[in-house]
Amino acid sequence: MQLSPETRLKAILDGTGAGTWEWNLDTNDVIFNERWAGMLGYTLDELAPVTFGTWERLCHPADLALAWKALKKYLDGKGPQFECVIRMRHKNGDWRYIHTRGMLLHGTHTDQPRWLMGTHLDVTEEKVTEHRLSQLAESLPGLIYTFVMEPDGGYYFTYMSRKVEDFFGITPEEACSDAELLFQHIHPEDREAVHDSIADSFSTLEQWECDYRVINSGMTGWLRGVAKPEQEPDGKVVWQGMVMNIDDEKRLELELERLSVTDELTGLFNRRYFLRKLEETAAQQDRYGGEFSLVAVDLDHFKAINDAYGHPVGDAVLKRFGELIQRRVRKSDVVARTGGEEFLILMPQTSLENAAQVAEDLRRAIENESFVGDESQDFRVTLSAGVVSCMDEVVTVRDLLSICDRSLYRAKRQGRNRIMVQYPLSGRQA
Ligand SMILES: Nc1nc2c(ncn2[C@@H]2O[C@H](COP(=O)(O)OP(=O)(O)OP(=O)(O)O)[C@@H](O)[C@H]2O)c(=O)[nH]1
Repeated sequence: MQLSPETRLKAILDGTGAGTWEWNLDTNDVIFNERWAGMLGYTLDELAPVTFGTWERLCHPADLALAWKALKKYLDGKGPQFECVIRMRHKNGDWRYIHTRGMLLHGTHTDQPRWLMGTHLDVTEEKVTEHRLSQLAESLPGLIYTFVMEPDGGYYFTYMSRKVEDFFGITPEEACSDAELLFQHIHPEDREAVHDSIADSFSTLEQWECDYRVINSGMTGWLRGVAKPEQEPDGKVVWQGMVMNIDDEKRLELELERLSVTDELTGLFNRRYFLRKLEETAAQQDRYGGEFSLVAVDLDHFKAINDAYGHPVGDAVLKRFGELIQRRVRKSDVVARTGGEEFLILMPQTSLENAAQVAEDLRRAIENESFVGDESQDFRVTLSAGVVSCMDEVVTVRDLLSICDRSLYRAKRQGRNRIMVQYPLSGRQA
């Protein structure tokens, strides 16, 4: 069966549910179809006489300017068609969102009338859904976005919720017009890792997850991004994702990490951390050469101090001694309380002589320090220490510690309040 073009056009329009309008720009005459009126709850007869004013009267006054602006843009040749979404009053009093599209139909002669013709589609449901989604996006604690990467590596955002202003200090419009504006806010030390993880997710199509720091108004914060990639038929990958602020989590994580390596009483490192650092230093020396030294310190007759003045006074001595060490070492040195009144100092890139000097300074410092007991009696504290240095010798960390301990106990045996130096180490080991 051969259908006429008119029948086919009518069937198509009926199928889309579109209302049609025609407007003569020269005479202001208008023609609307029945569906155009039905969309707003009327019949054409009810609206008769139908004029250009009928449309104006039904439009939301605040949206008229928008429609005129869109029309001017089209007539000025700045768009392929006239297009806008405006609100129109339904017979029942509701405002409906109407998507209006139109094109100018020119005759072949300049004296022929100019007709602007187009369609009306009711997009109220879409608008309401869009509004709900954007409300939802604003109420989420995180930022949601859509990110696209082309097969040639080019990337951009097609959607960004308002939260981007809080997290990155830029507007969604700025982020969508230039993704680089957002990436520039990522901490320089984390930027490469973020790009690498995106490239990974692009090639594996596995979920993208990344913790990174961001700098916003001079403040550094921690963010966590999670996004699910999906490959399109043309090869580009689209991620729908969310970014959350994880400052509290990171603070807690760093605090737990700090606590797990710290001696609570003195604030110095604990044995576990010290041994880790010692292993690292020994491995580096093994590989690159150089020298490092180790000092083992033990306060003399500490039990007697506790017995005479009480445990809290003993604690105060340990704390004070921790401060005295801290003042005499370099930032790169590692100081730990490894037992009750035992301390270890690791000094990378330090000769035996220099380490022995530090130990001797410390011995004198504690000797000259006056401590006060609970009944205001003054008392003195001394220390014994063993010093060892490791240069070319390959010894295990365990052996190094026990050599250092042996020196310390020699100092104890020889009367305390002294430093014993062990050099050179003997007995190379694999
Ligand atoms: N106040 C206090 N005392 C502690 C702490 N940890 C261990 N001690 C005490 O330190 C004392 C160590 O005593 P010893 O190992 O006998 O050594 P010392 O009395 O210092 O004798 P020498 O090391 O041989 O000079 C013990 O009495 C422990 O109870 C602590 O955190 N605070």
